[in-house]
Amino acid sequence: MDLKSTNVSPVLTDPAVINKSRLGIHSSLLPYAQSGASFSSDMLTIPRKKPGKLDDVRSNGWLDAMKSSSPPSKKILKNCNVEVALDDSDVAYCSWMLSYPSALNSFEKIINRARNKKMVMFLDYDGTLSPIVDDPDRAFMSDEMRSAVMDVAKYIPTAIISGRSRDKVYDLVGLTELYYAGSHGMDIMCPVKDSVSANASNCIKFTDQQVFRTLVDKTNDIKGAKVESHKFCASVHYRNVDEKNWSTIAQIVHDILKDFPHLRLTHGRKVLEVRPVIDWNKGKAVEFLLESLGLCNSDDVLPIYIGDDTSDEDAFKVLREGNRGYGILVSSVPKDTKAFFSLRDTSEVKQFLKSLVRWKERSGLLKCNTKNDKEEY
Ligand SMILES: O=P(O)(O)OC[C@H]1O[C@H](O[C@H]2O[C@H](CO)[C@@H](O)[C@H](O)[C@H]2O)[C@H](O)[C@@H](O)[C@@H]1O
Repeated sequence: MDLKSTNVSPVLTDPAVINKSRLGIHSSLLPYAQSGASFSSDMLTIPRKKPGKLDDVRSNGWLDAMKSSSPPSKKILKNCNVEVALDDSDVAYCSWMLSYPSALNSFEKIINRARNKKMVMFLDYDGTLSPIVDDPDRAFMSDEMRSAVMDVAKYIPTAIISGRSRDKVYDLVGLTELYYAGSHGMDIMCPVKDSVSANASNCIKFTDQQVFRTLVDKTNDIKGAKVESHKFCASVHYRNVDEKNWSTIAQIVHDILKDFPHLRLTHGRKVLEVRPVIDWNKGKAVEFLLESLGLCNSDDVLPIYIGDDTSDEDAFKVLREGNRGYGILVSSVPKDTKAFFSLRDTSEVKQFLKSLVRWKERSGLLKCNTKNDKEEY
């Protein structure tokens, strides 16, 4: 896999680098920076786009978003055609699948479109490669999943794009042959064989210790709350917090953010994600990687992105626009999405990856046989 620009850290490397767009990030990609944006030596400071009224987590919708962020997964019947009694949620899921068919059932369709094209695989980590668990430090992927990803990467350039820091997700996946984009795509590294350095030394620390410490200190008394630092982002988990305390934790984060106008909040699965106010997300990371790989010509390339969370929607949107590729949402409940297809859970993700490998192996063999035939005759 050739990466034109090695050792990349597209958004938050050296301010001088950003200004000169050396890494291909045009200043127009930073709309929030139009007026008054500035970089200090260790902190990105960009004014909030529209300083909205952020006074009450009930009235601004935070609490509703928190409640709906990660519905409990439900065992769904594999085949919606079976004649057994379905409850309302099964019926809802089956009818949702008419719009977002299973990527496994649509495998032929996907590979037909991939024929004579270069595929590129983008994978989210939590909820896609590893099942959602209560303790974020124990979200391990299985060995079987790891080897499925490794096999896919032998045939298809593969990138992991995660909300976690790049180092953490690299530690969890542990495969050197992949691209890694951490902090929701803000920190990108190409395969280790191409570039050893990860650029950590001159990265701007978005979640300077002050923000992180404040989040930790102020949520310390809330049983079950956990704060993770991801270099450019921070996550405040409430999965293990009693629901009656969700408004308290939301209010705390909300009040802290008032003092840091360069930060904003997004909602993940039972997690409040604090990140910089810049126009960069997993969708931009996908575009950046495709461009860096010299694969942004949509006629010859079929990018596929598999993810389960709200932050993955930015990538689904990029692929849907202009019909560039396929987003695949991992969900066992109906969800509003810009994806094309769906997979129920991580085990179906693994099945899908293995099917791709088998297909690639078979097409390799076929090519080989055809070549030999020609040589014989
Ligand atoms: O973009 P992702 O790789 O999906 O990262 C998003 C968040 O994932 C992790 O949290 C989620 O998974 C945890 C482990 O299963 C779970 O306990 C938590 O409730 C989920 O939100 C990660 O810990 C977060 O920092 C990421 O923001």
